[in-house]
Amino acid sequence: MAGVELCHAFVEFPIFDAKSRSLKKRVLTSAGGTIRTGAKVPIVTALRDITVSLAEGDRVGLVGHNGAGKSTLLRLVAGIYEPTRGSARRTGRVAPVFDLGLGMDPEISGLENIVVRGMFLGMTRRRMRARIDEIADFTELGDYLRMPLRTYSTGMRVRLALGVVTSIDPEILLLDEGISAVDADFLERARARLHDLVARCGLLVFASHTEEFLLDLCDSALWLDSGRIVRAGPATDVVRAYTGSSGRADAEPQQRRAADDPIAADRVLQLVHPRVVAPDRETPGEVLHEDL
Ligand SMILES: Nc1ncnc2c1ncn2[C@@H]1O[C@H](COP(=O)(O)OP(=O)(O)OP(=O)(O)O)[C@@H](O)[C@H]1O
Repeated sequence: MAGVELCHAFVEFPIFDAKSRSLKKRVLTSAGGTIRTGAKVPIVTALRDITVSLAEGDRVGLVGHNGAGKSTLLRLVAGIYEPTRGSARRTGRVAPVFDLGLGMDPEISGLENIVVRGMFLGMTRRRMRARIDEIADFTELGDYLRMPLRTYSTGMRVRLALGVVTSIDPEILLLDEGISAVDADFLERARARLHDLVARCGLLVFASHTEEFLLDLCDSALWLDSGRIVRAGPATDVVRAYTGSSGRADAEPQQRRAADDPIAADRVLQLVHPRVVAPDRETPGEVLHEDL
């Protein structure tokens, strides 16, 4: 059974080569995490006090402005980052699909890349070999599949990458928005495969700026702001609240207040996502919600 438990997790990046003297004491910009300069080196806090419990069957979208912490949260769930404070536990085989082209070798053929990329995403060589024909059909690349990848156009590479990525069997599927940043026509063809992929994965976490995609693939969502969860709940509520408010000129101060004030964020959490555990400074780790 796939599962993810994040308990009061922080991800902080010390920046050893920053021009610390030119930074303000504590900077909270409209985009990005908090930069702290109290220590010897400036520290960017990309995620702060994240407590989330995800279980088999969850399809969770991540929304937030640039630098809010979505990619960092995906990397934390993937185990690429370990929390600098707090804890992160995951059960199940993770397939991080952050960059469609990642793991592709330009010097080997499309067919060989299918196997290599699939293994990169946790599949065995034998399972990928068994899927080559159906992936080849989907890509419609024909004899090009025997040519080195470096001879492909960008669109041809995307076809190949999408064919592979949508053929895997992940327990925990982590999708970054790159997957939606492909040619619209081809994506329409890939949509059915994407749905099948999401349907057979145990647990999905999907970071995107595209409302349509989020609502299509996710049933719940987390809104991140300055590294904190400021709202969680049904995808339609959270995504629409986020896109609605971020489109308004007066929205930013409201979002900022929620992110600045963990109590306000906790209250929001209490209203919505059944399995999100709100941070509680008196009783760390206390679960405020039972599974509903
Ligand atoms: N390797 C790193 N070193 C230092 N700071 C980092 C690193 N990775 C991310 N950050 C910082 O952490 C914060 C969160 O970044 P992250 O990439 O998670 O945001 P995001 O929500 O995915 O943004 P976007 O929508 O623009 O992709 C930002 O302030 C970013 O500058």
